Parts: sequence; C-alpha cells; structure tokens
Amino acid sequence: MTKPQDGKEGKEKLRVYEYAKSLNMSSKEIITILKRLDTPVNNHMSVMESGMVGKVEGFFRDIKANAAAKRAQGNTQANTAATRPAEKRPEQQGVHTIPRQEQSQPTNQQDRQVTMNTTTNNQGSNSTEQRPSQGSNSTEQRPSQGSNSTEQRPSQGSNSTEQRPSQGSAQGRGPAPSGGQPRSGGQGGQSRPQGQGSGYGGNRPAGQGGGGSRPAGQGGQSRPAGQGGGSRPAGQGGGYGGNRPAGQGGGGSRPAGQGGGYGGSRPVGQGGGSRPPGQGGGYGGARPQGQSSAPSAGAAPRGESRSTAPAPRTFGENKPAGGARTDFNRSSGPGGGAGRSGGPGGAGANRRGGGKPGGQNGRFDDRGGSFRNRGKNGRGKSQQPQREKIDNTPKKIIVRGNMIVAELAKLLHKDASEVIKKLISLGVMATINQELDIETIQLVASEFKVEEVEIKIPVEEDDFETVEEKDNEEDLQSRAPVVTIMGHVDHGKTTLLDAIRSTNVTSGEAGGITQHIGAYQVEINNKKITFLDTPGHEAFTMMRARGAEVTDITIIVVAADDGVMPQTVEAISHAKAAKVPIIVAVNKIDKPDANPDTIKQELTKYELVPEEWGGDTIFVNVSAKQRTNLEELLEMILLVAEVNDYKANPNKRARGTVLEAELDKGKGPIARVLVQHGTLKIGDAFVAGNTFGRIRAMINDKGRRLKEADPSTPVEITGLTEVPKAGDPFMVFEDERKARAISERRSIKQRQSQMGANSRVTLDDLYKHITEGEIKDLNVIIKADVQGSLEALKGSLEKIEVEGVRVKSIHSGVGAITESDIALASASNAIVIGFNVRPEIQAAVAAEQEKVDVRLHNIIYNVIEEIEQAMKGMLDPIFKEVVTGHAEVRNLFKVSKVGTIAGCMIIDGKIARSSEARVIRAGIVLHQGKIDTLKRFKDDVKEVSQGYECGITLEKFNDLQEGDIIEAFVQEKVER
Ligand SMILES: Nc1nc2c(ncn2[C@@H]2O[C@H](COP(=O)(O)OP(=O)(O)OP(=O)(O)O)[C@@H](O)[C@H]2O)c(=O)[nH]1
Repeated sequence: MTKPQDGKEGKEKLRVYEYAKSLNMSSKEIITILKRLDTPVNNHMSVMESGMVGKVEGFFRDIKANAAAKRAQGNTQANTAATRPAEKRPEQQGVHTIPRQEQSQPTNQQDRQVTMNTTTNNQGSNSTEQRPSQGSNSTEQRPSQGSNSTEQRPSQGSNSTEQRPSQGSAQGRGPAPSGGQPRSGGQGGQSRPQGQGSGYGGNRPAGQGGGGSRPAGQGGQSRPAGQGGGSRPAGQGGGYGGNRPAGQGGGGSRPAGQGGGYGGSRPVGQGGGSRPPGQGGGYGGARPQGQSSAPSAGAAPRGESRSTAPAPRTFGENKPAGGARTDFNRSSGPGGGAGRSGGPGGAGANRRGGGKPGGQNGRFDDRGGSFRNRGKNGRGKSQQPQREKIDNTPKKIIVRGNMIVAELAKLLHKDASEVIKKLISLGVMATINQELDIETIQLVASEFKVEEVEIKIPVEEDDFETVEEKDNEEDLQSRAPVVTIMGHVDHGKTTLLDAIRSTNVTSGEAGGITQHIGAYQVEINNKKITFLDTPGHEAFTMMRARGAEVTDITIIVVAADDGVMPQTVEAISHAKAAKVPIIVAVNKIDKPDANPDTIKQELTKYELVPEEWGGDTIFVNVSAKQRTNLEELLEMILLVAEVNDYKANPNKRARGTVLEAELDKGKGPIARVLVQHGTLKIGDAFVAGNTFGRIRAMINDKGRRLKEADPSTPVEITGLTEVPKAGDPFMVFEDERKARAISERRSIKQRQSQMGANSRVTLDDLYKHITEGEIKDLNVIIKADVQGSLEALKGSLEKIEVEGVRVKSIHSGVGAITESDIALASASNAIVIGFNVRPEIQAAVAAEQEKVDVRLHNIIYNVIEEIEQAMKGMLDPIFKEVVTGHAEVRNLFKVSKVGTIAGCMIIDGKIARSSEARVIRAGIVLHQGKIDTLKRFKDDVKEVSQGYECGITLEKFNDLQEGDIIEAFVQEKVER
C-alpha cells in the first residue's frame, strides 16, 4: 500500500501549520485533531511526525465514512425499518426524524464527546449532502440530512463522536440495521480500535487504510459483506481511496455510496473509476480535477448521491487540475496516482479551497466546538433553510482610546486574523500587536457592520488641574475679582491691605475681627472683591510656577516719596508675564515729598502709561496710612473686573487652589483655599495636591462658619489627612475613596516626575522646542552687574531672530540672580542670563530644583553667540562649568613677593588647587582666574573641604577683601 503521507514526509519536514495551511484549516484545528488522536503536538511549529498525517487523514476519512454510512444507513433503513424514518430525511424533513434516530441509535453514552466530532459529522454529512446536490435526488435528501446534522444535531450534540461511529458502522452499510449496529464503541473516531470501524483513520496508522487494518468485513462488523473493507481490495480500506491501489477505488467494489467518503480523495481516476465523479462524498472534491471525474460515475453505487454531478464542492475544482490541494493530496496527487490517501477525506476535502463544499463545509472549531458553516451553502441544500451564519458581531462597541489589533478583535468578537485581513483590505498593514487609533478602529468597526461606536475617552482625573472644564454660558455667573498687591519693600503693601480690610468689611459684619486665612473679601457698591493676603510678587509667581492662576488683577504699590525701585520693576515683570491687568496705587501721597507725577513718568518706561497721558493703565493716588482714596481704588478694581467680566459656574463641584496650609495643633492639618469654580460644601470629599480629605468645617475671613463657599470665596478648611502645599490645586470628587485613590496616584506620579527630566526650556534643547513649534518666543531674564551692560545685552539679544523665533526679555535688572528671578523663569519657561553676576545661594538651589537654565557670562559676545547658536540648533557645548565649592575670605595677609594671601574658610563643597576661581563681592563677580596656591597651614595641598580653613592666593589678583566669596569651579565635559 502506498503511504502517501510517508512519501511526503520523506521529502521534508512537514509542520503543523504547513499541513493546516495545505488543508486550508487553522493550526489550532489540526492540533486539536491530533490531540484527539492521541498524538498531541506542542504547537503549530511542531513537526508532523510520521504517521500523523495519515492519522489525520484517516480521521477525516472516517468522518466521511460516517456520513456515507449514515446515508447508507438511511437507505437501508428506509428499506427496512419503518422504525427509522430517518432515511427519509429528506432535506428538511429529515429533521424531525433523523434526530431521533441518531440519538436513539448509538447511545448517547459516549456522546458528549466533543462537538468537534459532531462537527465532523456534520461535515461528513455535509459532504454527503453536497454530493447529493450534485448528484441525483437521493443526494439531495442526504443533504438534508447533512443539514440536519449540522443544525439540529447540535441539539443532539451528544451524539457526536459515537454517533458518527455508529454511522460509521452504518457505512458498513446496509446492514447496519438497527441503527444499533452497534458501532462498537470502537468506531467513534478515537474510541475505535484501530482499523475497525469503517476505519476512522484517526486511529489508524497513516496510510493504512482502514481496510488494511480492519479485519475483513469489519468495517466492520456492521458492514454488510462486500461493502466493508472485506469486500474491498486490500488496502482500500474503508474508503481510503488513497490507499487503494489505483483503479481499485473502493468505489467499484463498494456498495453504492459507501465508498463514499473516500472517493474524493482518491487519486485521479482511481477510486474514481468506480465512483461517479464527485461522489466520494466529500472526497470527490478532493480529487484533482479530472481525476475524480473520470470513472466515477455510476460506479458509486449510490449513484444517486454522487452520481454525475461533478464533484460539486470538491475542492478539486478549485484546485489546479491534478494538483491536490493538500500536500498529501499532491503527493499522491496528480498522477491520479493510485491511491492517494483518500487523504484529507471528508473534512479535508470540504475545506479545501473554493473547495469548501457547498458551503457546508463544516469546520472544526475547537473553540466553539460548534460547526461553523462557512461557505455558501451548497447547492445540494439549496432548498433547505440554510442555517444563518451566526453573526456575533456586537452592534455597538465602546472605545476608550487607542487599542491594539488583538484587543479590537476581542471587542468585535472576531479572530485577530479577520481584523488584520480587514485592515489590509483597508490598506493598513497591521500586526496583531499594532496599535490602532480611534479613527481606524471606527473604520474597521464599520467594515464589520458595527452600528455604533461610542468613544469614551476617560477624563484624566489624576491631573485634574490640567483639565479645563467648559461651562455653558448660561451656567456662568459673575464672581468677585481676585486681587494681589505687589510692590517694592516698604512701599506700603501691608498697610494698604490692612487699610482696605478694616474699612471695607462686608456689610453686616462690620466690626468683625478678620482672620488671617490667606485672603479676604471686601464689599463695595454691593460687589465683592477678594484680596490675597500675601503681598509681593514672590508669592504670586510661586503660585504661577505651580500652575495656579489665582490672581485676576494686580495692584502695584509705589511709594510716591521713593519712586520706582528694583522690586517695583520685578513686580511689573511678574504681572506682565502672567498677563494680568495692572492698577498702579501711588501710595504715601500724604507725605510732603510725595510726587505722584514723577512716578507716572518713571513707569512709562515700563509701558505703564496713565490714561490721562493716552495710555491704558489706571493710576490711583492713595494714602494707606491715612486711608485716603481707598474707595476710589476699590472702584477702579471693580471697573477693571467689569471690563474683564470674571465669571464662574457655581453649580458644580468645587475646584480651587490652596493659598496656605499648615498643621494646627488643635485642628490638625488646615488649608486656606480659594474656591475658583463650583461651590464647596461641608462633607465634600476632595483632593488637594497629593493629599485628600473630607470637608469637616469651613470658616471665612471673618471667622464665620460656612456651609457653602462659592467662586472667589477664600475659606479655611479642616478635614485633611495631610498638609498640602501653597499653590496646590484643589478639587472635589464624588467620594472619599476616589479622592484617596487619586491623591495616591498623584503622589506616585510626582515622585516619578521629580526623577524624570525637566520640561522647562534650556538652551540645550531650545532648538527642539523651536522646531516642534512649542516655542514662539525665547523668554529670558537678564541680570547684569551694571545698567550699561544690561541695556547693551538686552538690546543685542532682542535683535536676534531665528526662524521666526525671537528673544523676549521678560525681566531684566541689575544685581545678583535672586530666587524671585528663578521663580519667574520657572513660571514663564524662561532661561536666566547672568552677566558678571552670580545667583544667590537660595537662587542657585531653586534653579537646581526647578530645573531652570541659568547661563552665566562675562563677555557680551559670548552671550549673543550662545543664544543664537542655541536657536539655530547648533549649540554644542562641550564643557559645562561645575561649581565645586565656596570659600569665604576671613583674613588677609599681605606678603611681599607673594601678594595677598586670603585666609579662608571653606563654607561649602571643596576647593581644589587645580580649579578655577572667581571672586564674588555682594553678588557681583570681580575677578575670574586661576588659583595660584592652596595651603593648609604651611603645606601646599591639592584640595580643602568644607569646614576647613586654608590660605588661597589667586593669580593676578590681590584686591581681595574680607567677606569676599571665592567660588571654585571646574569645566566638565558634557555628554549631549
Ligand atoms: N506716610 C505714610 N506712610 C505709609 C503709608 N503706607 C505705609 N506707610 C508706612 O510705610 C512703612 C512700610 O509699610 P508696609 O505696609 O510695611 O510696607 P510693605 O510694602 O508691606 O513692606 P514689606 O512688607 O516690608 O514689603 C510703614 O512704616 C508704614 O506705616 C502711607 O500711605 N503714608
């Protein structure tokens, strides 16, 4: 006997997936079948060991055989038993009866077994049906059966394996009288002893046709003599056409129809000979074109079914002539070769290519276990109510953002491969792990006929401060403006705040003792104004740097007797950077030397031009001390507020900003917050920064307990679990649990981001920001040692323009770089340029913390070049200055020939003999050069660390003074 499979295997290693592909099946199906056949494999890459192919083919054959047998059985029964109406399962009708029969037949005992089997059955039956379709009438009937099996049986489900077997036996044909033909349990694919049943190939070693192994006549037992293997020529084994020697085709010898199953697979001409083309039930199809056709006809006893009809579904048709589809088929293939293993028999056959027989091809579906009708329904069934392909595609899907193909497939109840195919048809080459954007998801969903795709992008509640809530215009109501008072030291900010607070308390609360809660409200003309209690631009900018935009209006206080001072200018810069309207309060006009007009004049330099001079800045002359003109100032604030129309929606959960917070011995953590949106209520669960809590109590600036606080109201709250920070965002959530979860996630995120890179602009990544369009202006803060350098530098920098990006000086001043400069840079995404000045210690620390880029220079040309190159993306600093330590000059010793020796104390870090040094006096760099000598007592040393005294002399510089700071630094190579 030929063992086609063997032959094939001999050529090359056949892997499961290849084999599956050749059968147009999935690897999973083959793996499942192999498992059932007790020859499990690991995965789709496993090699199909010798014999496996045969087993699988046998398995298919058996299925075919079963189907054929069933048919035969049906016939027989029809003839005989009235009891078995089955036979008459004409298409539809069979329905009723058949089921019973089958069920009745083989016991259900083993049933249950796997739907797969059932499936198989179906297939078998299907094939049968199809044939019929092609073939004569009888055929059709069967089909019906087939169909029955498919759909109805399901119910029988149980029948599965066993039944078939029974059918198998049935195939044994004829006799299989009483359905009982006891298919010996054996028959059922797996359960059958090898070779028995009409030989469900399954157990049989590949290539051994059932015939071979079957004891004569077994096919057994059930088969009537002649039909079963017995009658078949050796090797033909139950219908394994393949095995049959060419020409032998069981067909001939087989009683009609029986050969059934196999015929198809037989090599051309062979089995065919005897069978009518296409008959071999499922197999006919399998035959390479032409081959099958040949003989066939008539031969098949059941001429009916197979009869003429060209193997209908046969794959054969689709396949290239002669070429079998499956590998094995091929092997035996074309040559019409004698027995190719009927091979793929039934199932296989069904599947092949177009091959799927009239659609019925059943398919094993391990998953569902159920039979899936794939193709179009076979003709044979034409009249039968086709079973609707179950379309389990959901009508609506909810998309919560991008997802990968596998996730989408799951959502659509599809195989990933189906989705991938669809994507390819849409021109998108995707892999199973490829992420799809929402648009593509919608497209694919519509291709699968999903009626509705709901997009639900979850709101990023963890970063609630970044979420801008849009309110409907009709929900908005006017709110009090929030005002911050800024100005130079001693110009009267505090006095002004106090004066306003004490003279303009809300009506009805006059005389009430105001509490310090970070802000307070006054009322004038029945309108409220909220003043932030912490004057000064540092606090203001600190808030901004933390992302809190609290202030609506700023009041710059300038003492009329003092004029515009450095901090006045800073305050103006900060207010402008925040794009907040400015009102100038010229204070201390009660003083005899007060000269408000000079102030006005000076401020025009900063683009603050009074209205009477054609500008748009409101100036109000006041005396905080004597409470003069305070009302006018308040009215001006209301005027600005009116123009800007500050509004908020009070009818939603509250959001705001923490103004101050502390741990109170009696109350625990308390926070003073400004409600900015919505209404805050007692009992509300909230998150403040990285902490959370539930409002236990609220008091306002008059010390009164409140139950609710609407927009622009400052309140002190208790009920926190920890102390938040000033500037922290505050928001109410539906419950405490959620608030806790969010606060925890925020803490984690904050820790992570602190470890991560900074997002502030630096000269090193400036070009990237520019090219990405993130930057339109390069904000700079310039500090210089003298006004002249400052102006020169500022003028030169503002002339630079690269690719439409310009340098914008948001603040400039004379003196050391202060913490306030860093805060402003941080809040305004600016870089700080120091010309011949150094950062104050606190400023250096703040710059480090806030990741503000501070560039220190002493040659204007270098500054310009550095900025220009950075803007062109050419900046490639190779070295970066690293300050290693500072020494304070405590004593001076003048030694002739040596020069001035500075007796120093290392106040931080260390100073190495090899490092460079600069001399700083009051924040100004006086000298920069090399260290000449570094001694501890009389010894030269390489370096001296913090806390130790030492003697330092500098090259070419002797003009040291006590109190000077010697800063040591080295140039380190920077990895870019
Ligand atoms: N004559 C006069 N003196 C005033 C007026 N306003 C404030 N002063 C005085 O100016 C001094 C400084 O006033 P503050 O209110 O402390 O000034 P500040 O701007 O808050 O000062 P810092 O808090 O140090 O920044 C105090 O002695 C006040 O009494 C005013 O309108 N007229």
